[in-house]
Amino acid sequence: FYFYSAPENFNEEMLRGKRVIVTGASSGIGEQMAYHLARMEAHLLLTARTEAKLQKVVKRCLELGAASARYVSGSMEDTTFPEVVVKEAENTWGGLDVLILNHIGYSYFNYFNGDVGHVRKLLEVNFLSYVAMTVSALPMLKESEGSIVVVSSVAGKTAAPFSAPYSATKFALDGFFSSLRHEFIIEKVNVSITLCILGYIDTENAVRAVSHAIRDTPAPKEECALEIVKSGVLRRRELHYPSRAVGSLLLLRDIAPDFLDSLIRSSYKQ
Ligand SMILES: NC(=O)C1=CN([C@@H]2O[C@H](COP(=O)(O)OP(=O)(O)OC[C@H]3O[C@@H](n4cnc5c(N)ncnc54)[C@H](OP(=O)(O)O)[C@@H]3O)[C@@H](O)[C@H]2O)C=CC1
Ligand SMILES: C[C@H](CCC(=O)NCCS(=O)(=O)O)[C@H]1CC[C@H]2[C@@H]3C(=O)C[C@@H]4C[C@H](O)CC[C@]4(C)[C@H]3CC[C@]12C
Repeated sequence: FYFYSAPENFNEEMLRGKRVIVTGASSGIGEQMAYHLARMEAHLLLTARTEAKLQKVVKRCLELGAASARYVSGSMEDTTFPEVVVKEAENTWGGLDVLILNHIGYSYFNYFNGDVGHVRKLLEVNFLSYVAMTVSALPMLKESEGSIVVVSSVAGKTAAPFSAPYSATKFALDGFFSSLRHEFIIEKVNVSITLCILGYIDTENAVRAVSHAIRDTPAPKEECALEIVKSGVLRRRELHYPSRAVGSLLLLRDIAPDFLDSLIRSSYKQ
């Protein structure tokens, strides 16, 4: 417990001059995290596949006040890419303070279609690349007593229809990183792991994928991104955002799982 002790109050200065990697930073929540971190004067290394979008995000980050901002483009389907990203941080900064793992690969929102190849590919992008990034970055994070932030979903704590492959990758993250957190504490490795459990957020891709099927109103990506940054810096174990909705969902999962399942199904349009 001593080695996992964390500061209580967030202060934007906590990020000033910190060296931060954000994956999936070309759009959505990752892009918004980059803008918050830039305002807080962090050094940024951003990654995603689309170079043109990353260029725009880097430009905006520099305008907002980032201590420095650069990108490396590539796909997390390529098993060598996680190490390339971390090496870029090592060569540029000689160290790393915060690793924010946020990217996801494309998945359909529909009945599971039996495509095992898709599940395998999604596990590579959404899960195994997170493990590979962590392994490569760990020596630098141990040195800086830094933080790992893993962006997950309520779909990684309790399943919903039409997202079987995606949900599997998010459950895997919880198993892996929650086990790793135990091991860090046992071995007195002072690197924090924050697992972010997010409900429905208003990013373009998520809204496009599910608004025709889901009644809920999505929460704002800007606020969501700020809460993720804060909980990582405060070395929290988990973030639940939006807190009341996710909190109730997790409570119901433990005390009335069948009732929760029927509530989730009823939030889908027929
Ligand atoms: N939005 C929501 O409702 C919710 C989101 N979350 C989680 O939040 C995180 C961000 O989600 P959100 O902002 O909505 O997602 P977006 O789809 O907006 O962003 C995904 C990011 O990942 C990048 N990406 C996609 N494929 C690859 C790939 N093969 N290799 C590397 N990067 C890739 C995309 O850029 P590019 O295409 O340029 O590669 C983009 O930057 C995810 O972990 C998601 O699971 C959790 C719960 C709800
Ligand atoms: C339908 C899920 C949530 C059901 C629910 O109980 N909602 C009320 C409580 S809440 O406010 O906490 O939501 C959706 C919650 C997370 C969504 C999924 C997600 O994690 C992002 C994916 C992004 C991708 O681009 C496509 C859609 C998602 C699979 C998205 C689908 C809907 C959720 C499972």
